[in-house]
Amino acid sequence: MLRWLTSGESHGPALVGILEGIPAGVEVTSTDVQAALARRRLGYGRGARMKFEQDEVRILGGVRHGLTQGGPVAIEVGNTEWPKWVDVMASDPVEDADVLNRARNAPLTRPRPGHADLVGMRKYGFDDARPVLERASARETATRVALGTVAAHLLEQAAGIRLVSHVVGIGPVAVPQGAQLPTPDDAGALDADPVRCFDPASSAAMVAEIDECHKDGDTLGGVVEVLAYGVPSGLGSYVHSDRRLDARLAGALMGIQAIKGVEVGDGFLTATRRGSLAHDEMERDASGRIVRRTNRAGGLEGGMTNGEILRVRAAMKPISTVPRALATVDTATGEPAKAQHQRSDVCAVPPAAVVAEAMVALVLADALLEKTGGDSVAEVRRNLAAYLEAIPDLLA
Ligand SMILES: Cc1cc2nc3c(=O)[nH]c(=O)nc-3n(C[C@H](O)[C@H](O)[C@H](O)COP(=O)(O)O)c2cc1C
Ligand SMILES: C=C(O[C@@H]1CC(C(=O)O)=C[C@@H](OP(=O)(O)O)[C@H]1O)C(=O)O
Repeated sequence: MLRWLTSGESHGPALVGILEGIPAGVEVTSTDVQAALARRRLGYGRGARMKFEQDEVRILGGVRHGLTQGGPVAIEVGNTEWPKWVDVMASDPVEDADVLNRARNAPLTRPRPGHADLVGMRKYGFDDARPVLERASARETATRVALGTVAAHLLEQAAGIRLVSHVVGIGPVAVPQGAQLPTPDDAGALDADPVRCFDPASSAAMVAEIDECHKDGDTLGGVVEVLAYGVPSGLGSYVHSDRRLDARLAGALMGIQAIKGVEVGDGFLTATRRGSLAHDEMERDASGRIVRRTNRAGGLEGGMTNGEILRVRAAMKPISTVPRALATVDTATGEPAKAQHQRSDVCAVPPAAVVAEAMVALVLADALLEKTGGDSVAEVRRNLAAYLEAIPDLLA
């Protein structure tokens, strides 16, 4: 079983992630993690913060000489902006009245519609939205990407599974149905695209839409897709609801800030089709393997991978810190007010794709280990090979 936890605030000194249950022998370095975090910072439409803030990666435990050791992997993602926030985010009490009275320490009492501010204040008993937004912030997704890097390395090294993510919609602009899917070998091209989109015409239209929205003081959401290639048949299970891989993937994707919908394969489109045009017919290929004529199911049937490309999508709502500030109520005075806004991303759909890829990597790595067991990469590999070899020819 693979477990993970993250800790840390948006403007704190660092975030920390712990991944427990990773076998020994996964090759991974802090440079690999840093590279994944750099991909999460990309994307046209992100705010000023992405330009001046840097992620500082330190692997604190579980990896020795570039190999996991079988113990929990702990990764720290330091925040180079911390010196500006030392007082506001100090973990120990701040006694100095002058420090407490600084503008940055002023309570935030104009909650943003769409963010966690108001309900977080009610629920945790704060009269200031600061502690709420600090933990609700998607800055935390940096740790998920760090841990997802280790999971992705396990998947590739133990099972030959490789992932790629891309943007298929921003606001009203959508990649046409049936457009060519990227493969993991296209990751470099996707990194180079301003919005992580594989379709050049859609990419240009998305950039134009972001520009338009920025001019209007508004924000945008969109849709991301994660693809996993080389996934063996039989990860997940139909035997109980919480073992279904589709449910676990949906939960992990919905756990990303601002994700409001998940589709498996053709998802909602499938619901509009007749059964004869909704499912993936089977046939034997020249080598005798059972293959599908289509992959509308996105590689999942009965809560299990079926050997086709795994394909899941997540829909992100528009950023809630809208520059042309939305109506709210000042919780200090009870008066109508404009929601707090200092700066914000206009659109964070491209980084959300990278985060979604990390979440899928974590869920798939968990499902792989559940199927194979194994305390080392070599053992996972052996066990997977033995399982696949034992599948009778007529079922393969
Ligand atoms: C990569 C990423 C970047 C985000 N950037 C911002 C941002 O700059 N401003 C903002 O208000 N929300 C941003 N969000 C969304 C908020 O974190 C999210 O809306 C908030 O935590 C409330 O959670 P909910 O939308 O799931 O209800 C971002 C989300 C992601 C995934
Ligand atoms: C810092 C990151 O994203 C942040 C996520 C976020 C939010 O409310 O979710 C709000 C913004 O932070 P701030 O309000 O300080 O400008 C984003 O920059 C990051 O992704 O590393």
